[in-house]
Amino acid sequence: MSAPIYDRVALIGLGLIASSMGHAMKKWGLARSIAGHAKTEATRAAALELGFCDEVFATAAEAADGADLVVLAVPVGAMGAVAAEIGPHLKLGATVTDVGSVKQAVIEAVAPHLRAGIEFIPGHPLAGTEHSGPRSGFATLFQNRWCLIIPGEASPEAVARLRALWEGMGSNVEEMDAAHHDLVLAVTSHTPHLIAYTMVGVADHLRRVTESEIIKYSAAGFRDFTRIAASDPTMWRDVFLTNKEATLDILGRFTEELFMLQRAIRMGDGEELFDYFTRTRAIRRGIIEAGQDTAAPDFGRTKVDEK
Ligand SMILES: NC(=O)c1ccc[n+]([C@@H]2O[C@H](COP(=O)([O-])OP(=O)(O)OC[C@H]3O[C@@H](n4cnc5c(N)ncnc54)[C@H](O)[C@@H]3O)[C@@H](O)[C@H]2O)c1
Ligand SMILES: O=C(O)C(=O)C[C@]1(C(=O)O)C=C[C@@H](O)C=C1
Repeated sequence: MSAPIYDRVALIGLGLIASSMGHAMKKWGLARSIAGHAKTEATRAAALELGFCDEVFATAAEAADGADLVVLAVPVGAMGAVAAEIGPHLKLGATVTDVGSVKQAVIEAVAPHLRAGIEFIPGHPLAGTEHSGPRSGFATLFQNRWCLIIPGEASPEAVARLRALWEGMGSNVEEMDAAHHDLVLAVTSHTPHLIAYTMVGVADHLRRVTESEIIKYSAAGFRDFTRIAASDPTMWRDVFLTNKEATLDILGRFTEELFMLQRAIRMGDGEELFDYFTRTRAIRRGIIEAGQDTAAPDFGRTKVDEK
């Protein structure tokens, strides 16, 4: 148990990330009390039953009222509306952070609703699973994972406090600017999700035109590669709508490489294929050896999705 870093934390949107934060803060004693807001009664009841919130509220404004830290954990496209609702109710000196997968669009949507005297420190834990909802969270989700924070205009004290919270939950914290964040994540997270969704779509199309059971017999490669295509559609719709430029840039580069490989296959150019796979295998192996493999560990988490 650590000393509490915040007195009162408010979690807005009680899905995978907020519930994992709640469990982690409880496990390591990082908050004196945790308030939560979810739109549905079922989710609010689940938060109390699972014990990751002490109190739950039907409105975001009530949950945020009096909080020292407010965590916006809703899909990226909903951040602005939530900020507009809580803005007038925030305690002077409170910190507002978010966990959204895109940073520039969240800053544009949230910042205008926060008055002077509120510390705004956008954040993004690089940790997740393909599951969603309040029952999918677990305390160790953030262990040994990066958490990127965007300090912006916030005071060094407020930044240090938020950093301590993430470190208390086991993360390695790095500061980054929002534009760089969005480009890096377009390569390492956003475009891979798009490609995984597409691969499932291709298999399904083939199943329909050949009227065969392709997906039933899917091989391990397909399963490993497409795990992330089981992720929440609202979350990912919002990511692509809000990180448009960077994902289109990376998709363009991806397509160029794919055409190059397609040509090598057509031409029977084994040397080109072998060299490409040798180089990229070394890079992929290097990621694991550096201890940065981001494959979701299985800590016996609940597999049930629930909103
Ligand atoms: N899933 C991941 O792997 C992952 C990882 C890091 C960051 N994120 C980001 O974290 C945020 C939350 O993602 P999650 O995985 O916890 O999703 P989730 O679907 O598990 O939870 C989000 C919750 O927000 C609720 N919600 C939606 N609009 C709302 C509104 N206007 N007011 C109140 N609640 C609302 C939904 O009902 C849902 O319960 C997203 O911005 C996402 O981009 C996700
Ligand atoms: O492991 C997974 O299921 C994830 O996709 C998690 C993942 C990622 O791409 O690594 C997804 C979105 C995020 O914003 C952060 C983490």
